[in-house]
Amino acid sequence: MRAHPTPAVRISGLRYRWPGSAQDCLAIDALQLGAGERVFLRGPSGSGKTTLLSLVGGVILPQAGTVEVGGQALGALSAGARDRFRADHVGFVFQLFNLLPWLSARDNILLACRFAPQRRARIAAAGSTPAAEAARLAARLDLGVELLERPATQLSVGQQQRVAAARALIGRPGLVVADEPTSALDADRQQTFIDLLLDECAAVGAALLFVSHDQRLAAHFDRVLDLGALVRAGLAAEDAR
Ligand SMILES: Nc1ncnc2c1ncn2[C@@H]1O[C@H](COP(=O)(O)OP(=O)(O)OP(=O)(O)O)[C@@H](O)[C@H]1O
Repeated sequence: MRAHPTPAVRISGLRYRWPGSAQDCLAIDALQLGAGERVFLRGPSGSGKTTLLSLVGGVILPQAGTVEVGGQALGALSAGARDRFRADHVGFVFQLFNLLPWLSARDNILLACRFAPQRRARIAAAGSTPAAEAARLAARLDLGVELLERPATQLSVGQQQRVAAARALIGRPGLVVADEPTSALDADRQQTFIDLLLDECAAVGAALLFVSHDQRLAAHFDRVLDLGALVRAGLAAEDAR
């Protein structure tokens, strides 16, 4: 019998309230992302999409419930261990890319391996090196060698976005979370970027949790999750108890 792979994310009984707020921002009874599953997360502005990504990344912890990533309960880790776990196992792609402007594109990609021994170990186990893997991903994302040497500030928005994707993917994290990563791009480039991100997540076996307001992109994903509906159901269940 084949064992079920560990889910990329498993959430249960989650309640999250921002400090100082009078009401819960998120109430999610149960949510699971399968290993390698690619999920499009939608919901109205203010419904808590970015908050959910912060919880899944262990940047914040819920007041109740559990968030597991790759079978690890994030709340069971100290703050330092959570930072290390995130570096090893979760790749982030943000709306504004968050590249370090004084570093080259190559060094921005390699930075993801610097504090992530397990990313480096997975690269070594595949018979490669971080530098070779950065070059492979860059080529795959259509970033030429000459571009890799440039400081991040001398790249176009689309190029910076692809560097951010390579940084998230290097070293095969089990989970990639992306928060509105295509919002600065025109329609053609959005399409190309989504295809690259989906293909590379599939190639490295990473689950993808992708937030966007652009409903047209949803068709590319394995599943569409409506956060507004999920939280309404969670709050209704709470009221009924
Ligand atoms: N650091 C914070 N401190 C207090 N409240 C916050 C903080 N960040 C977000 N919130 C509140 O939590 C709620 C959800 O915000 P969040 O950014 O997660 O929503 P979102 O669905 O990502 O919205 P958008 O689509 O506009 O980006 C909002 O009411 C917001 O004001």
